[in-house]
Amino acid sequence: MVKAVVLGAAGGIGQPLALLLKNNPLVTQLGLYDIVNTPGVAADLSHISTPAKVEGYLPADDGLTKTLTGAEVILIPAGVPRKPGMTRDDLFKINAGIVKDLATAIAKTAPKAFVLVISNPVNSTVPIVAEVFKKHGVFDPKRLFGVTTLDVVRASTFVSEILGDLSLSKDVVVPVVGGHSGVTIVPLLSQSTHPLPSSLAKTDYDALVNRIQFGGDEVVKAKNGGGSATLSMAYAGAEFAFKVIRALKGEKGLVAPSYVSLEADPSGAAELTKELGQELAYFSSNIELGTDGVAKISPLGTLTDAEKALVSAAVPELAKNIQTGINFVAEASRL
Ligand SMILES: NC(=O)C1=CN([C@@H]2O[C@H](COP(=O)(O)OP(=O)(O)OC[C@H]3O[C@@H](n4cnc5c(N)ncnc54)[C@H](O)[C@@H]3O)[C@@H](O)[C@H]2O)C=CC1
Ligand SMILES: O=C([O-])CC(=O)C(=O)O
Repeated sequence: MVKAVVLGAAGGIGQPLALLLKNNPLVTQLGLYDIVNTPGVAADLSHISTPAKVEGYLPADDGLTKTLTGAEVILIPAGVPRKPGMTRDDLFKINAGIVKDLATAIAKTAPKAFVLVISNPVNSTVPIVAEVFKKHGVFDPKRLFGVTTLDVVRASTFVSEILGDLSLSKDVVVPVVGGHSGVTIVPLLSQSTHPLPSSLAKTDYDALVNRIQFGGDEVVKAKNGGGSATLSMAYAGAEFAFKVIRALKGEKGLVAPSYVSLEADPSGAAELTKELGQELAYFSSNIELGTDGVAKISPLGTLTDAEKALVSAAVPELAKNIQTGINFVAEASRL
């Protein structure tokens, strides 16, 4: 029995994500919440012949509390997406407040749930959720995840394209570490399960790294004002959520990169800090999942000089993004 919840369920990501969750027999209850349209989305999904019982709520009549009651896994894609010319940080002004309010409701109603944050900028929204939970005395660093899976999915796809066989993409695994925006996205291509051709020119390697780092911009540009990645994000969010659900049901050895608080595994964090050359409160690295959430944070391992340079560029930007999230909650508390 698993109750999964989507906050922002009527949106571009929320709807296909809810569909994929409804399609998974491990999910037995599906709670959908949005400020618009959730009853319709829920009624539609509820006709699908899979086990999950679907309920959709709006803010009226304490709908958020009803949605969150009994939730074990909560996915948050609520908030505004980018338009061409915007960075993910440009979304902060609106999304920070949305995420803070949703986190406050989770802290009160479902403090033990696994919380998977999709709303951008993830590098800052995850610290916002953590700070809110700390204020309510319910922060468990093992249960909070920033969803960076889309970067991993893109890396698998683009590497398979270079290898000339898209059918490989389901098996290609490339750790993508750091955070989720621009230079903070660091693909460790030297650790790909399927090595790149040794003949790959440096310019082609650089172009591949750039495409993984700025894959989101490619979609924003193609949608031309219609938003950002939704379908690929729903796929990626569901992939990660299913791993979390399988882990909480007791399956061992499940590993995926995710942007987490380094408090979740102090000994793993110590090794990572040595590799990074600086302390960071949050970082995305390969995470081993367990019944309680983060079981282990893996170190980066052996890096090429090019990868070391990418990590060095990511660290100061991440430090800034993390502080922005922490400051937001501190300032909001002073008001
Ligand atoms: N982590 C990642 O890899 C990715 C993150 N994103 C981010 O996901 C977020 C959502 O993107 P889309 O689904 O395309 O946007 P969208 O605008 O299509 O959907 C967002 C939904 O959130 C709802 N919403 C707004 N305020 C809310 C509140 N207070 N409570 C509940 N729901 C609320 C809206 O009504 C809307 O239905 C954006 O911030 C986007 O940047 C997008 C792609 C990838
Ligand atoms: O680019 C965006 O704004 C949405 C996103 O995070 C992605 O597609 O990776």
